[in-house]
Amino acid sequence: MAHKHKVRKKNVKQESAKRVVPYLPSTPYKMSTSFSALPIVSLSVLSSPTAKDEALLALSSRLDEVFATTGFAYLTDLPLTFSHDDVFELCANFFGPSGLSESEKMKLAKNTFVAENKNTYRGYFPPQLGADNLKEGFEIGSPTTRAATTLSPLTGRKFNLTEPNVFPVTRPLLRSHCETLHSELQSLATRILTLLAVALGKPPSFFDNYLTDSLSTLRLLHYPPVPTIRTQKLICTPHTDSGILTLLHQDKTGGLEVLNSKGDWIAAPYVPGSVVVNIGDLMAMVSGGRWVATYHRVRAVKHQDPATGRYSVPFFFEPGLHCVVKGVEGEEVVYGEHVLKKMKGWVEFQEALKDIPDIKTIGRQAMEAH
Ligand SMILES: O=C(O)CCC(=O)C(=O)O
Ligand SMILES: [Fe+2]
Repeated sequence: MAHKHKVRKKNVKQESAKRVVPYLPSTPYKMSTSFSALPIVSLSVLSSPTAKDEALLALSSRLDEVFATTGFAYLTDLPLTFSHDDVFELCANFFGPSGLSESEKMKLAKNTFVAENKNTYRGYFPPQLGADNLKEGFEIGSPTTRAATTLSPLTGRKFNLTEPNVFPVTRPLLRSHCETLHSELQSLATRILTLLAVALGKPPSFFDNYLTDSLSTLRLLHYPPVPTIRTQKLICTPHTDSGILTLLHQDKTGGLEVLNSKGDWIAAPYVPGSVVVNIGDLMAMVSGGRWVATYHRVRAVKHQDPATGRYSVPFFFEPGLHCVVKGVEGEEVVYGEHVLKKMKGWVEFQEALKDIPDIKTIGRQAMEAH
């Protein structure tokens, strides 16, 4: 038994090394430290109209410290108008027992699943049944991002990363609530970015170019209960997030786990009133490896509610398609190029992207054309 456990951990480490390298030009990554629980960071100062510079500087240092060690933290005292229950009502409205029917969901499916649908990047993806995955999702982008006026050579013939959102016509409130939540999370991520800029010794506005036509994605996720005939242990495979940072609402089910430097998976259960924040690959690069994009996964838990399963709502903070993201060590990544490369590894897009041979060249053309 002990031997089996060891083998599993070894595999995880090999997989980490294999998966990180292809995405970015240089990989000064370190693993997170040997933490045994995620730190908790209060954001109360962000809601205080009388907050002093010292308090903001203290928060900046605290975020710097947690992103340099665990790469993950719980944020509490959030400047959001949405309660935890409000957020999960959106999931229940879409996926729950009185949510959308299968045919209503398929009307919103990306055209990799339903050829006659026009949406290529935003919208619904049906349950992914890979060995280590069992999830369906609904994704929206910013309601204010301008659609590209011409088809970008970067997104090519198959994907339009700036396309408008799709929503079920039968649930008008779902649209307005999702869009409001998207914009509140975008504002929160923007404030965190100003604090991170200061932590790097830069002016607070240093990352402002990320905000132009930002491609940030709000994803409502549903993990249906694992059917008893399946013996799978994971419902979301180990991965790092690709973008700048992620703000994750998770329900009370549990199952999220984060990898530490010893190769142990540390449980990150729901902490009341919190969202989980973590650093993505791009931010690890931007910081020259000072901050860590930590591997995480979701384990199937036995006590999932049989009617609903597990819900989570990650918000991926992302720059614009043509944004040139610069690292402190001089590396440059065109965001659209980076995201297409990452999409090649996402289970829902693998088939559609397999014949785009050289994303790097296409990405350079896009940068020059811009
Ligand atoms: O569902 C979760 O708790 C995590 C989801 C996640 O890591 C992701 O979608 O990138
Ligand atoms: Fe993730």
